[in-house]
Amino acid sequence: MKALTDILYKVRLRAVNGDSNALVADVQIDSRKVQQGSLFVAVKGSASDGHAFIAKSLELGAAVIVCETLPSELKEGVTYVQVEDSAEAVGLIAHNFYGQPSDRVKLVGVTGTNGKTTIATLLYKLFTKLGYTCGLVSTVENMIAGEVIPSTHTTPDAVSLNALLAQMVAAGCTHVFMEVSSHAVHQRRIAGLHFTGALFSNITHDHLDYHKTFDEYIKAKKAFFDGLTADAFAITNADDKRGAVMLQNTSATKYAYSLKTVADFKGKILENALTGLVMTVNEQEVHFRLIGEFNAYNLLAVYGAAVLLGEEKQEVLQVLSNSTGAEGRFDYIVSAKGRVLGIVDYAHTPDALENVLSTIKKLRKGHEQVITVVGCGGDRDKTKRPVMAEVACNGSDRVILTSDNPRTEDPNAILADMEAGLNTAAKRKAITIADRGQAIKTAVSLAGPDDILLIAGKGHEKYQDIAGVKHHFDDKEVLRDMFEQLDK
Ligand SMILES: CC(=O)N[C@H]1[C@@H](OP(=O)(O)OP(=O)(O)OC[C@H]2O[C@@H](n3ccc(=O)[nH]c3=O)[C@H](O)[C@@H]2O)O[C@H](CO)[C@@H](O)[C@@H]1O[C@H](C)C(=O)N[C@@H](C)C(=O)N[C@H](CCC(=O)O)C(=O)O
Ligand SMILES: Nc1ncnc2c1ncn2[C@@H]1O[C@H](COP(=O)(O)OP(=O)(O)OP(=O)(O)O)[C@@H](O)[C@H]1O
Ligand SMILES: N[C@H](CCC[C@H](N)C(=O)O)C(=O)O
Ligand SMILES: [Mg+2]
Repeated sequence: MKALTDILYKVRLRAVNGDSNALVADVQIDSRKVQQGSLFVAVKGSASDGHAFIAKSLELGAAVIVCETLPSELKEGVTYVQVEDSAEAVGLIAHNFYGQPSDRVKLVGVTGTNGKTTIATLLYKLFTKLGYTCGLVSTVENMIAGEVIPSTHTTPDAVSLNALLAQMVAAGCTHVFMEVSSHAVHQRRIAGLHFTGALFSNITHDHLDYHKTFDEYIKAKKAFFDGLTADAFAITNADDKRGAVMLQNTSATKYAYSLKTVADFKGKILENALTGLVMTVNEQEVHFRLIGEFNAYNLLAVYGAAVLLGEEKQEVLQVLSNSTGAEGRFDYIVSAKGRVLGIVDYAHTPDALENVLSTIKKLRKGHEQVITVVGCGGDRDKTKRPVMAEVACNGSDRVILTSDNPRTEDPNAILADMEAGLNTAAKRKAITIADRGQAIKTAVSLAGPDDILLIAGKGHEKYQDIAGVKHHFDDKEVLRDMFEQLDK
């Protein structure tokens, strides 16, 4: 139990009705989770308004209601806290309720369209290797000192996030690396958090279903840097067109990494092959196991953050040199007999797909065919569908268009949106097979010796969401099974 006065620290209040010393058992933003003594915050969402669930939360025993608009009738014995901004208040209240956990660790946030999971995971692995007890908040999974905590979002809601951070503090974590999605910034899921450092990877076309315009999307990402305090560091990608804009108004100390221009953390690729990258990092030549130019950027970002966190440069490079990436990110398996190379990658944006395909193109010896299996998720940005199909055809010899997570949409309608992006030449390369398992099977059967198969879009995901039901599905598992049959 915590006293209400203590947990309202820094919250922009308009009025308090009732006992301001009321005791609070827990903090909830979902009325369905309210119990006796809960503090319920009514937040306006995109589908509904939390204010509509105040009555429900009172029925379940809420002791405190935090809201922007007071209900017409106030219940006796309940404290009503009227605030300027409920979404922001949730962050501050959760931060205070859980003992301000972000002040008790070094919290580093990573934002950008692509590379967040890779960068955060590399940092988590690096600092663990360096001997620290670490936490990870990411799309694939959350980790507390080696223990996996399943993840539902890239960045959880403020209450779950602060609860998770408090668990990390209790487990002795000194460093926490987290992904910061644009949704999270926009919905104020990170309000009240204290960041030691922040990184920007890049920004390209994505999530326009949610943010509506590219400018709004940029603004959401930039707001993360605008909110940093003067004791923090902020590292941007100088080679991204929007890299400088991100840090324009930040109070944090600014740094940049680059492969192309003068920067605090400067890299140069000497060799980019299937066996890894050879590059110079601030003049020092290093071999990395990670593949592709985009990983050269990710590695520079990680190196920069580690140095700014006070780690010894040589030691950092030594550990990074041996590091592998995150699950389902350029994850590859080879069939023994057919010598087919299968790559499973989470690329689910035009830009990420283009990156993976151009990496493959650079790494291939010349005669191999590239066969790509790709789909687009339902209930998500529709404008990326034709572009992704086009990108797939431009970078591959054969393409199988298939389903990703159709969610509540008709899989064939999504595929029709993708097909609309193909010109006559592209159409000749592409076939459509809605069933993802069948599509992968077909791709394997089309592949000859040394050919390269790219299965894009789902990466680490262990399910396929069809009509709102999650069925077990794992691209790598299907591919491995197919390869085993091929090798028999
Ligand atoms: C579009 C979006 O981001 N929605 C998130 C948002 O939900 P919402 O605004 O739609 O909420 P709502 O349903 O309108 O409800 C409003 C309020 O009423 C409450 N409520 C609702 C019903 C009820 O019975 N009682 C009740 O109290 C809700 O808890 C909420 O506080 O707030 C919820 C609680 O924090 C999130 O779970 C939910 O994520 C949904 C499930 C989601 O799919 N989000 C994706 C798009 C997302 O956030 N993705 C990003 C990253 C993507 C990327 O970078 O690739 C992420 O960080 O994961
Ligand atoms: N720095 C980068 N630039 C461009 N593409 C990248 C970069 N890093 C990784 N990618 C590609 O983008 C895909 C997504 O990478 P990753 O999961 O690390 O990013 P993310 O930002 O966490 O994405 P999401 O928001 O979907 O969780 C990968 O599968 C990879 O192919
Ligand atoms: N975090 C992203 C992941 C998309 C992954 C892709 N497999 C899809 O389902 O569209 C989202 O929820 O939009
Ligand atoms: Mg991610």
